[in-house]
Amino acid sequence: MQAPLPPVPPPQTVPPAAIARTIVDARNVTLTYQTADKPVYALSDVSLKINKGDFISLIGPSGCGKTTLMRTIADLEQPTSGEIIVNGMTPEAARLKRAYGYVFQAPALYPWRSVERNVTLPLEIMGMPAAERQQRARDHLEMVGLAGFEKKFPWQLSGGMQQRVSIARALAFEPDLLLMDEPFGALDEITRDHLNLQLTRLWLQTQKTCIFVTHSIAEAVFLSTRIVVMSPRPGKILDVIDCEQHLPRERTLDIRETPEFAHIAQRVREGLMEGHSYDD
Ligand SMILES: Nc1ncnc2c1ncn2[C@@H]1O[C@H](COP(=O)(O)OP(=O)(O)OP(=O)(O)O)[C@@H](O)[C@H]1O
Repeated sequence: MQAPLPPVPPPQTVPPAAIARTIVDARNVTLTYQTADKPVYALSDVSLKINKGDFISLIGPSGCGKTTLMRTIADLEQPTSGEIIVNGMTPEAARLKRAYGYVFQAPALYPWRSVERNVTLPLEIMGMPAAERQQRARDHLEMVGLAGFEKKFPWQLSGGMQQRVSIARALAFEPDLLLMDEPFGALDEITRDHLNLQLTRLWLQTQKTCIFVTHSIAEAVFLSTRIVVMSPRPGKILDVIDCEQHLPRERTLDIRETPEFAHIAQRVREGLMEGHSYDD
């Protein structure tokens, strides 16, 4: 006689909180710019899922398509093939619903408007009542450490402070997703360290999902939950490194001295070297 079969275990149910919500889902995205001269192959078959609360850095050689990928997520470029879903919508619907804030390489502030009125500008365009938008601006300026600077003009602030104003402006309409394209690239090392620390605190406090473009390996390792290493143009994803396996979520600058930090930095460096072409 055969032994009785063991009882069938009940189906495994995953608690809803444990299911990571996908904020960006890029599926086989390819993008070719048509120019008068010749086509420029910017992205090739990029697939990437970004979950709520992730801090993703995109790193890769100059011209590999990092900005193009961000602009495609933001609906400022259209993929030639493949698709992107942002917050469960098309990028266009996400843009219209203001699902993301965009911070550019240069602060792009209006010199004739005060700091506060630079932050309130997009809210004004949205038609938000004056008292509410002023409060929003004040709250978000405080969040980036600029309380008391509301009435100053951009030219009265340092480069790092101006970039903080543009972060406050991107945060002011409270998007789930923050896209940052090399926001600290033009700043000196000490200011950059300071802003990295502030940004990581802000991210922990607001629980936003962030996508951050950088050329700095140290900045990518310090800030990210995951680092996406891209190949030279046409940009492909060479490696995705999970930093949270080795580093805690809450970080201070001295984490950069740890062997875990050095280990991740080395893996990023190897990925960049592997994909690098020395022909040009
Ligand atoms: N509108 C456009 N028309 C034609 N080619 C473009 C356009 N925008 C970008 N490119 C080209 O596409 C490629 C990818 O550009 P992209 O700006 O995305 O790269 P990147 O990785 O962000 O570069 P960097 O690190 O130097 O900022 C580059 O060769 C660039 O010259």
